[in-house]
Amino acid sequence: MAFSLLDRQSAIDPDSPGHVPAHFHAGFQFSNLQFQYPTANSPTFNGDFNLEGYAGQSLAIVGPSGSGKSTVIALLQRWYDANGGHALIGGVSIRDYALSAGLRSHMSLVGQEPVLFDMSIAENIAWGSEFSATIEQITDAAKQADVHDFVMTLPDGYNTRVGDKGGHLSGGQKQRVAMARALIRSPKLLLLDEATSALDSTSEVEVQRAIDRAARGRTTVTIAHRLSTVKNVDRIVVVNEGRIVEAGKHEELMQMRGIYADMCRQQNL
Ligand SMILES: Nc1ncnc2c1ncn2[C@@H]1O[C@H](COP(=O)(O)OP(=O)(O)OP(=O)(O)O)[C@@H](O)[C@H]1O
Repeated sequence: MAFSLLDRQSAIDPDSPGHVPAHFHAGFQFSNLQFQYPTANSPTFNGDFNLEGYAGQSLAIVGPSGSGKSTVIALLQRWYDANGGHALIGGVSIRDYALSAGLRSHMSLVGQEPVLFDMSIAENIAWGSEFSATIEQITDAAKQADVHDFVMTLPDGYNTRVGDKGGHLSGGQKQRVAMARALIRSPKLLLLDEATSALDSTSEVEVQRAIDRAARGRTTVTIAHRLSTVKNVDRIVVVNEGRIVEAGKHEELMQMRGIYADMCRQQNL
């Protein structure tokens, strides 16, 4: 279940004080994790959830609907606190970071539905840097997200207004502007929750190309139902009933002939 950044309600004060690391180390570790949503009747993770994300590597989390994939991202961003076990980033408990300055400023999320504002393309991208970016930084982020060439075809270039909710742009163009917005702050941790799942296959290829490039050498967590989009990540984990049941590269998981291989077969991969 993917929630957009703007829709989230969290009990945690974004200005809460805490650790502001000089160098944010994006490797993370969940061990014996327990977590239950405040309004849920049963836990999502029951103390048997163990997951490590290695710094500089791309990780994909796959598994059945409702298995807790998006919850991992919500916990990394500290929209909620774990109820038990350990949730660490860079060896530090997630709850010990200063929420905005220490934690969230080092990560970017790209979700299924990009939230663009009725402003120019430049402003929509600069939003990711809290409007502190120069035009060079904006164009650089746009190039990384493979949207610069498209922007250059527009009569007003970066000054083009995208319309209400980005309505003047196609789904793929919107998503690449959202990628540029995510990349402008050079996030140490890039979180992608079904970032290509709402796109047609041509747009999916374009956005996926930008994602693959952005993920190179960066700690990245990808959630995707379409397994073709995660074949090339460094490590895939399969979550089921609150725990990781398989982990490895695509080829290794295929050889296991387990849940992942079954899911691939269902998708004709
Ligand atoms: N805000 C919330 N409040 C209460 N329960 C929630 C909330 N978000 C998710 N859940 C529940 O927690 C469990 C895990 O949800 P999560 O969204 O992490 O699963 P998912 O694997 O990402 O699913 P999907 O593939 O459908 O997106 C589900 O049972 C879901 O109903």
